[in-house]
Amino acid sequence: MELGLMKAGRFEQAQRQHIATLVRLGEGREALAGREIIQRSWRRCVDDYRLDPSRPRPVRVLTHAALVDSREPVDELLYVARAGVDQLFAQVAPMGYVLLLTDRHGVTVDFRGHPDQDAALRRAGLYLGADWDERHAGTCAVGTCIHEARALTCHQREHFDATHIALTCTAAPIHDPQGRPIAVLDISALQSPRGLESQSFGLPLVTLYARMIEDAYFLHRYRDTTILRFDTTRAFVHFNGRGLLAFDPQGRVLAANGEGRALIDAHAQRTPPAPIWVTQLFEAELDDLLALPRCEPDQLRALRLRASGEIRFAALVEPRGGRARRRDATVTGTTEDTATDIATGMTTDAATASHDPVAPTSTPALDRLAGDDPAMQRLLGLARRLCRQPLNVLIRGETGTGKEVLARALHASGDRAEGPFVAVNCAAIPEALIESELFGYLPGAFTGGNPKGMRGLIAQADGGTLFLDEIGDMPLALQSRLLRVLAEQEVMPLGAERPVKVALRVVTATHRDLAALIAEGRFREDLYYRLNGAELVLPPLRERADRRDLIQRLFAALAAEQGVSVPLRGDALNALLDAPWPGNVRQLKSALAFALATREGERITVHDLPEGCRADLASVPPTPPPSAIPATTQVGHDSDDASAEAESLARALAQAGWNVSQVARQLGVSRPTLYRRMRRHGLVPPNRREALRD
Ligand SMILES: Nc1ncnc2c1ncn2[C@@H]1O[C@H](COP(=O)(O)OP(=O)(O)OP(=O)(O)O)[C@@H](O)[C@H]1O
Repeated sequence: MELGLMKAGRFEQAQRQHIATLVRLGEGREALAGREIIQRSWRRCVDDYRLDPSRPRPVRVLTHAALVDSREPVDELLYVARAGVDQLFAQVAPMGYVLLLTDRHGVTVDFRGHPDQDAALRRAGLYLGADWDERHAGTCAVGTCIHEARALTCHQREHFDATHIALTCTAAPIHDPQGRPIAVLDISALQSPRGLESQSFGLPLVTLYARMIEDAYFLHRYRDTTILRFDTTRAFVHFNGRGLLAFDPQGRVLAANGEGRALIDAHAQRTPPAPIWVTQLFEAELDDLLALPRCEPDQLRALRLRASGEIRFAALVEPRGGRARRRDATVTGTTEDTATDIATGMTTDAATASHDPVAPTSTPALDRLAGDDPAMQRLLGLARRLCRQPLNVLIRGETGTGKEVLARALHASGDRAEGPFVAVNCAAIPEALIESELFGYLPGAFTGGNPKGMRGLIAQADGGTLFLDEIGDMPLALQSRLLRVLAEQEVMPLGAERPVKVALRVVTATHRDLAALIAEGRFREDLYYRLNGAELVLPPLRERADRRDLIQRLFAALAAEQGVSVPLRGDALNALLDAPWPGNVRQLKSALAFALATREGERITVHDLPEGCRADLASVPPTPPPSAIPATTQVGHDSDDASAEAESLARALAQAGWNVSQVARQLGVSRPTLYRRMRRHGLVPPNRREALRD
């Protein structure tokens, strides 16, 4: 008798038996039986997740809003997977199966089912938004596949929760080009014959489609990079070669699928993390590989593997539009986008270039900015959708929350990424110079200027992104000129008679309340609307749920920069998690750098941290959110205090050779804040004084 076809009474009896078995198991009165992979999962359900088998629970289904959030990070995969999902469903639907594609946490983000079974499928949790995480759904194909990192069938009473014992489900993991699990493909049926062997067709079928989707995603992500495709069979290489290796123009491997990864693992004892070169894997020169498309008669060659001496047939998938795109052209010299390699586990922006208007964006630069913080994930989802739209973006957030980092990531993920990224801090340039710096000037436009004239920063950003930080500090007169640049897409250098055409995206940032500045007549409303094509609001560090992840990532990066390997002890991590962080990520970064530089032992303890960042000692109140910051924040010192501050500031600057970044670090304030204070006290760096005299 098929479980799903049982009369209701018989089904309830089967559920009671199942529950009794699990209860005895939990009490140690029954030994585990059955397949090992299922036994391990039941153990986890009882011992680790403390699931109560006597209280069967239907699967959790996410709200629509939460589902939208879950789909965002896998948008691009869903787009690429669609054809594979439809094909697989067409094959299994006649046998009564439905299809689920879940994210890496088990949330169903795509679904194919039979409309006439809608209600029954919903009840069974076979539906969009259903969350099959093993920790609350118990043993099931999707959740256990994620936990065990392998494909499996979970058949009827192998499910832990009695709600699901009628189902039969088969799931296989899908990995991203860096080998990280990204999704799970599953087929499930409400009814099936009793024996597990009835499902033997499912595992190879779902595994095959999972691999096809994985490879399609790989080829899509690295479509602007050279890819070596290889297989043991000559006839399969071009259309279904199992191995994929993406490599940069120097031959450094950037990404590999499962088969490619197996080659890397077999490669002679590499000490991670070390770059892997494609020529270390195959007996061939880079030029030979690049010449594969010209090989007669079928554009492939037999190559010997260096590790095993075995033969593989190899062909090349050439980058779309020719050579891979260069991604690091920024006037201000960002290091965000330099390609790293597969061995370090970092993604490369070579994969992000896209001209396809319908494809969702591929945005490693954005992906790197946050961990599991809902507000940040929402923001990055929006940023991913915006980065290729021709909209100006306004970024708001307290000082040090990463506004410039986000602006750079937007640029690196957009279709102007090959163009320059020009960052201008409106608070850092003395008011008298902003105009000439931004708009440029012709030779002889004014005395003291460069006799050859100067190309302004706006013109330098042509074809790329102009990032105007601290836009609230832009003098009113220049706001009108900027408005004209945005409206006409042209710039008029000082002394010029004709404007120069420019094509650029403008990203602005501020920690100030622009609405209040508008109300006070200090910021033009029409400019505000021009700049604010879309608004991204960065949460302060103290509110971010991914602080632990961020601390560990920043710490690892700083330690790697210094070439040291020092652990961060739990007490230090806890203190950092609890700190109020008025200076946000910048302050966190300086605290970690300080601890690394001044540590007394071989590990970082709470005693190595600067006192100001420890919650127990910190007395600085957190910076209020931007909307609460009154526009008059910067005035209001009495004159004695002001002259004392001016004096000590001038001394600190002189001692540091007018290195503003260094003094900002010393004082624990951001550079723009320091510039504002300097401006307030009339402190001008020596290299600017000459120009100011005119
Ligand atoms: N997500 C992040 N990952 C790593 N580092 C970050 C991140 N966000 C910010 N930082 C670091 O924190 C510091 C401050 O970032 P950034 O300059 O972008 O902040 P900001 O909001 O523009 O600051 P300000 O308001 O002072 O201009 C920088 O050193 C930056 O590298």
